[in-house]
Amino acid sequence: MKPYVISNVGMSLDGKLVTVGGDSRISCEEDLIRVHKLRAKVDAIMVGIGTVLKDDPRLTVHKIKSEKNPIRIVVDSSLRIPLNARVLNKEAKTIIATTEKANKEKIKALENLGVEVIVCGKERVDLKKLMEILYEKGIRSILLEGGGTLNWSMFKEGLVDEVSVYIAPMIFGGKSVSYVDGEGFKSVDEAVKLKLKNFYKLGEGIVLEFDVIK
Ligand SMILES: NC(=O)C1=CN([C@@H]2O[C@H](COP(=O)(O)OP(=O)(O)OC[C@H]3O[C@@H](n4cnc5c(N)ncnc54)[C@H](O)[C@@H]3O)[C@@H](O)[C@H]2O)C=CC1
Ligand SMILES: Nc1nc(O)c(N)c(N[C@@H]2O[C@H](COP(=O)(O)O)[C@@H](O)[C@H]2O)n1
Repeated sequence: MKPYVISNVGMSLDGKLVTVGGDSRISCEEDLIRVHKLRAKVDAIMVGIGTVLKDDPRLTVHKIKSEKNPIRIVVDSSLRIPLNARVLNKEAKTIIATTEKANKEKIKALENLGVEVIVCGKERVDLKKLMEILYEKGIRSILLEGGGTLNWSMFKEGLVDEVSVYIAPMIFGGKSVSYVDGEGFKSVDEAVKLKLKNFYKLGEGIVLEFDVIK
């Protein structure tokens, strides 16, 4: 059994999560409120370490009033997370998923901060196994908030159930992080197939919602 996973991003019309200059301020205020309503509904929010190193996110519900903050999950193979990262603050529980190659002293230092560390995988975090462990811990729903590398692995492993994206009326061009990166599928037959279930205008952009066809 695994948690229900919703993938959410704000992207440019050309599918980028960030400009070549590293600017990821894509969502309008209305969209950020939509995202925080989603955050308030799920048991956990998950990101890759690339996103933590670049954005230093809080991953809490801070744009709307909410009784609770979801658990924060960071996927970090080599435990590169800085001990002063905002995602490790006391505003919510944090779980770091790492691998056997992680430094044992860093694991201890994180545990001393009250962070739960799950060792799961040899070189890269074993995401299928991680989902099973999280389910066993009572986590039934996860909002996957990127970035492109983690999104690819989650889609490729068949772990995403729903897609909810905001497309801003902007074109970034260039080679930067896109919604789904990784090695990519070679043929259309292999592609992850989606069923459109809803779309609506939000601010100057559009929200698209899909179920992943399994
Ligand atoms: N516009 C938006 O909605 C969002 C934008 N972003 C942007 O995306 C960028 C970060 O994206 P990425 O560099 O792609 O990093 P990422 O956030 O996807 O993290 C990737 C890292 O996760 C670790 N990892 C461990 N096990 C893994 C596995 N099985 N599969 C995949 N990764 C695994 C690896 O260290 C890997 O380098 C940042 O610039 C951030 O600003 C991130 C989230 C949302
Ligand atoms: N939905 C969305 N739209 C954008 O334009 C974004 N740049 C992001 N980024 C994601 O949100 C995280 C920031 O969270 P906090 O406000 O610090 O809680 C960031 O790390 C990305 O995962 N998302």
